[in-house]
Amino acid sequence: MEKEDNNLFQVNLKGMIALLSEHIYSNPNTFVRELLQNCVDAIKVLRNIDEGYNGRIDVFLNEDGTTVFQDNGIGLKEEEVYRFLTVIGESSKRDTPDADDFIGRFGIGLLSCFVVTNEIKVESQSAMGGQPVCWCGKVDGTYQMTFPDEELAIGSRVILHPKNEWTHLFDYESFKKILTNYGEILPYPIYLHHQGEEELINTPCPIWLNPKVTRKELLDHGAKVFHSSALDVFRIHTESGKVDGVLYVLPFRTQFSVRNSHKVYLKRMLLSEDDCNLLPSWAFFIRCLVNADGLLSTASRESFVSNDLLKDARKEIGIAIKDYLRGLIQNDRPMFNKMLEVHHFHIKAIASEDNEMLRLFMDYLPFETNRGMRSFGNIRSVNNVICYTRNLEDFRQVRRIAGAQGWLVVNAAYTFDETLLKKYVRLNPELTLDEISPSRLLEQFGEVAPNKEYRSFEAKANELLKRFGCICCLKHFTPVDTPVIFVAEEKESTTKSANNPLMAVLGTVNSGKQLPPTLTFNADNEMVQTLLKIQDDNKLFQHVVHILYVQSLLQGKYTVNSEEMELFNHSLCELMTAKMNDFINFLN
Ligand SMILES: Nc1ncnc2c1ncn2[C@@H]1O[C@H](COP(=O)(O)OP(=O)(O)OP(=O)(O)O)[C@@H](O)[C@H]1O
Repeated sequence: MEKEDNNLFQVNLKGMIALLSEHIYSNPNTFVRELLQNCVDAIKVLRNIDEGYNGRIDVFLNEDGTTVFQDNGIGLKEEEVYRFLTVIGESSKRDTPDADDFIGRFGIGLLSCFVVTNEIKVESQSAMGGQPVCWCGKVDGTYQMTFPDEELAIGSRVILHPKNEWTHLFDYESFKKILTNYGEILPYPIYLHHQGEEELINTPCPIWLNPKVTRKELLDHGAKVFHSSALDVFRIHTESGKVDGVLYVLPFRTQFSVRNSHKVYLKRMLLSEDDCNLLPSWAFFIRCLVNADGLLSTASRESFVSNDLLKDARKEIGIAIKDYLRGLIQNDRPMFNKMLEVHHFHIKAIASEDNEMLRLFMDYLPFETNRGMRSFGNIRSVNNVICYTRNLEDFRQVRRIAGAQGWLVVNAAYTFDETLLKKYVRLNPELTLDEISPSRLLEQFGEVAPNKEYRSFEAKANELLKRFGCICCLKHFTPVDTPVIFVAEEKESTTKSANNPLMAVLGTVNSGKQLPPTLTFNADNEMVQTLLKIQDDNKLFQHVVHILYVQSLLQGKYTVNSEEMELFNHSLCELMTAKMNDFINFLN
């Protein structure tokens, strides 16, 4: 059999350009970033040879529409032009011992210029000698090489003629904005030349990377960058990925689903206004302004490669945030309280996943109780047995009874609360958790002796309140000055569930567990004991039971309907009139 020659793939340049412009790079400005990055990398090669070398980048926005990116970096020799500019995917920055120093590595960045131009011209003079070269690549995949007669300064010039549809990007104001956005903190000065004027557009030493800058200066800077003030700011540094910068604490509570804006740089080049997965998932209250010198970017250069290095950097940042919070507890309690006020929800999220944070923060975290919001430290100082309810419905029920009984009950229905309580109690054996439900509370009330008087009392009261679907019973409970306690499913939530299919289903599922509306009379209460004695006076008994029933509804903040209110008013009027008549009779 005849042996076939090895053939080379052909690349359709137009297809490649479409791929880059439409699918890899998310916006047409990308060429500015790619050209700046090439200038920076070229200068870096010379700086690696001579540390004191003064690199600079000059960008010319000419009247005729041409735009020039010029650097005084290493430049390219003829053979390097053939090797690196004419082969897509070839890069001088990948297989070298200094590869980590460079931003580029894929060998495709220059092609991003084809999004805005049909022709890229590169004029270069290598610092390593040789003649100057001029390479002109076209969007149709052809290129020409020429060798200018005149001398060129060391470095490279990339010249573009914008396509008509993109000329708006080259308007002075728009262009300056794009240039500043990407180049703002690049390490070499970038000068923009326009109409004979030259202006420096970057700050090679940004204040947020300067360790001497004060907290106030950092806060002011953050307000300018993000157009929003911050509650606080602190510095971070990670060994993995070499991330340096500042983290701002947001002054408002954020939703878990809302994305905050950040500024993340890779080797001083703006990478993204997203956190690029540098922040742990619980750190919603943080905004970052950071630069990573040791992480890898994806080909689009808009996010980091998701590798172990990024994972470790994120872990270190998580530790830094926790250290910051710990530091606040120890050194700046007013700031910690402010933080807690705004971000306790997020701090609960951290503590629910991290025992160390749980131990540290639990005492300060707020929980809803039947006596209002209280810190956990306060709750546990009242009793080593922590009473709690798991859902809001139970809390509403129990709150009323517990209040009357003098109990402190935590509403652990909110996200993280039950987890936090359970975890914390597991870590602190001196504490016990006691889950309270309305039926369990009622079960704890003492049974009355099964005598005739009590049974007939219950039967009569039941008969009177039957029309409201309320069951009556007589029990012993404390405090003795509470004559009755009413427990029932909220009427309001029943109505709501009827309108909400999901709630309605949940309601049906729960209904097996729920108590029927129950009015429990306290057999130890003086008024109830008197009521037991007058139960044969039907009218008086009826009025008092009606009044006690509606009063207990009102006390428990249950909805009272018009029929119940009418009954209450009527019984009260009857009782008052009877009492006044008694008085008149007494006078006569
Ligand atoms: N201003 C410049 N000075 C010197 N060499 C340059 C310059 N611009 C480009 N080059 C050379 O051209 C090669 C290809 O550049 P290109 O921007 O396409 O890719 P890259 O920078 O290597 O990688 P990436 O695709 O990640 O940006 C570079 O590796 C470099 O050798």
